[in-house]
Amino acid sequence: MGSDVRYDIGELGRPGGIGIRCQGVVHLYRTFEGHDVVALQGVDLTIEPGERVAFLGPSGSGKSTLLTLLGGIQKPSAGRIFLGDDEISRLGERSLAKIRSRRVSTMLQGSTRNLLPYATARQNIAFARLAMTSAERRNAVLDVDLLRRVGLADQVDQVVSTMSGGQRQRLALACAVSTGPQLLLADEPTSQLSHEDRDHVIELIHGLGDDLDTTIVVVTHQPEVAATFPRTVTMKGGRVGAEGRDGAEYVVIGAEGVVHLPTHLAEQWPQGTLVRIEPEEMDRLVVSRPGARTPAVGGTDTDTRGHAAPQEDPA
Ligand SMILES: Nc1ncnc2c1ncn2[C@@H]1O[C@H](COP(=O)(O)OP(=O)(O)OP(=O)(O)O)[C@@H](O)[C@H]1O
Repeated sequence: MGSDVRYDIGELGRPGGIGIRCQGVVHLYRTFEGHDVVALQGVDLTIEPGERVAFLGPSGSGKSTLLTLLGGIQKPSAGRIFLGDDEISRLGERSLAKIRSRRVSTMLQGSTRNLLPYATARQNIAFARLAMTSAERRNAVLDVDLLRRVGLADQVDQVVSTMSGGQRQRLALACAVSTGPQLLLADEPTSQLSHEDRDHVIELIHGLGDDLDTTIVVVTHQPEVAATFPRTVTMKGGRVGAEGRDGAEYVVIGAEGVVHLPTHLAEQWPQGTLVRIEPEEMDRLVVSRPGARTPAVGGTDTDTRGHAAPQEDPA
């Protein structure tokens, strides 16, 4: 599908993206056995209006949990979350429902969780737009035009349960943007799709984001998907561990100075390793194991970014 077709959601126009600010966000789940699972343990993160970010990280690192908190689906156990000027972590259910139905769209993992399986494509869009006023609905882009935009012109009256995985995911995306959200959140929108469908869905997400200026956050395990985003945020152990911006990778210093080593170094420097951290210059630190040779001042970047300094026998 060519991205030269601009999409305008009628009078809702181009709503523009909304910024996100997380301060010390903590989230606990209480299990059936009565234990607490700490899913997030102090997330500090700012996303600018209109930014596109991919959340990465190992299974269980808290990506999906963070997405549901940003979408107002769950409230954090502690900490603050702002969408624009609204502190959604403080809002009551009624206000959150309003935000969910109008300003933020969340595509949950698995397209069927976002769709009514026994309804048609057109009916699903109508359902997604239920919270809009009748005037807004009248002025919004026609459902058939929206479905054409996502390549489903021939599936307008087709029932979801008879659609392919790629078609369902494109319909879920159409439903998600049908209200002109300022923030689009998508949890693994391309998992279980063929490469062709994956590329199509990602192209559409970026294309619709261009059309609406929407802020976009996507959780993904797929490097090919992450590579299409100008910014990546890697979750580790319930915190933001690293960030990638325009191809450069950065470790993020967390609360109380916590630093996660990049994965390839974490294997060489396992948990419990004793290290010495010495400031070398204003913007450089040397991380070394006891007995490691202290690199000369002005050592390579490699030394200062946490790579193991050469091991030498102190004798
Ligand atoms: N409903 C729940 N009840 C109890 N624990 C939960 C619940 N949902 C998530 N968790 C736990 O919270 C932690 C974070 O889970 P989360 O699903 O946010 O991680 P994730 O990075 O999205 O993982 P994945 O990539 O596997 O989807 C994990 O330890 C998980 O087991």
